[in-house]
Amino acid sequence: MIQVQYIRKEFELTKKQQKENNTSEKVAVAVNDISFECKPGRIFSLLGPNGAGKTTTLRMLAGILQPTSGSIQINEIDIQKNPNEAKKDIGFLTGSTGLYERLTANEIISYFAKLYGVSDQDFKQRKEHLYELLGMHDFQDKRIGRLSTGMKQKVSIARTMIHDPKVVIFDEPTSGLDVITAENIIKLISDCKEQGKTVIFSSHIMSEVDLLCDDLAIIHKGNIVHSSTMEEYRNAMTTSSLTAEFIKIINENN
Ligand SMILES: Nc1ncnc2c1ncn2[C@@H]1O[C@H](COP(=O)(O)OP(=O)(O)OP(=O)(O)O)[C@@H](O)[C@H]1O
Repeated sequence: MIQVQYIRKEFELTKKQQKENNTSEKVAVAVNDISFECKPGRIFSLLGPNGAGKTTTLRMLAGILQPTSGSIQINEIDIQKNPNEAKKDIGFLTGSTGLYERLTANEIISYFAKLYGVSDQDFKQRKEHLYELLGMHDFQDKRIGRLSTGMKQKVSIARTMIHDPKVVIFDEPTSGLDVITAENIIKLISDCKEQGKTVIFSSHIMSEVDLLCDDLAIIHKGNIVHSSTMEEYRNAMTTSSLTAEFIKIINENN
């Protein structure tokens, strides 16, 4: 379970950033007092155009960024008050996750398994399952520095899931992956739901959201401009497609 109450993130702008953004404001509001709840056994999607505030929100949920104000509970643990306790339950995947270039995939996965205290038996089983699902056997002993972007993304995903987290936070999980691997990630996300995990993922691809999600929030300029179940979204549509409806909602809130 993830409970988010009135979180806000302001970034202080340097003189250079003020110039680039053509503003005299000293702070930029990336996320503007938003609230939502993600329930176990359901998939929640945070959908929004570029720069909407998706990554900033997910980084706050994962305890990587401190909110300026508001509160976040992960399985009833306050992530700001007890970050280490809350993080044990979290698997966070983001495009900017750094992987040590000099280590191999195997070394990284076993390092993270040890860090999270995964038993040898669980480690073997989970590693095998993830390598099979993601097609990682062929490059498991290659250094990260020699892998393609998609291969690195696979290593990041295996790293995120090796401790079998109860709460899974995926920032644009299929970005940079070929269609076959993207399909496997979609399967992995559905499996998480079957296992009763709480899943939130961000996307700007409506077809991916449609395939997977139970609950939907649309974020635009830091504000949640729509929030409902996917079924309610479909039933309330006044345009000819899910994407057209998304564009309509964004335009109404410009
Ligand atoms: N460190 C920072 N300093 C200043 N502004 C920032 C910083 N990080 C993000 N922002 C701004 O906050 C806003 C939200 O950014 P964010 O990365 O959360 O968007 P996003 O929805 O994930 O976008 P995308 O789909 O393009 O990845 C943007 O206007 C961005 O320029």
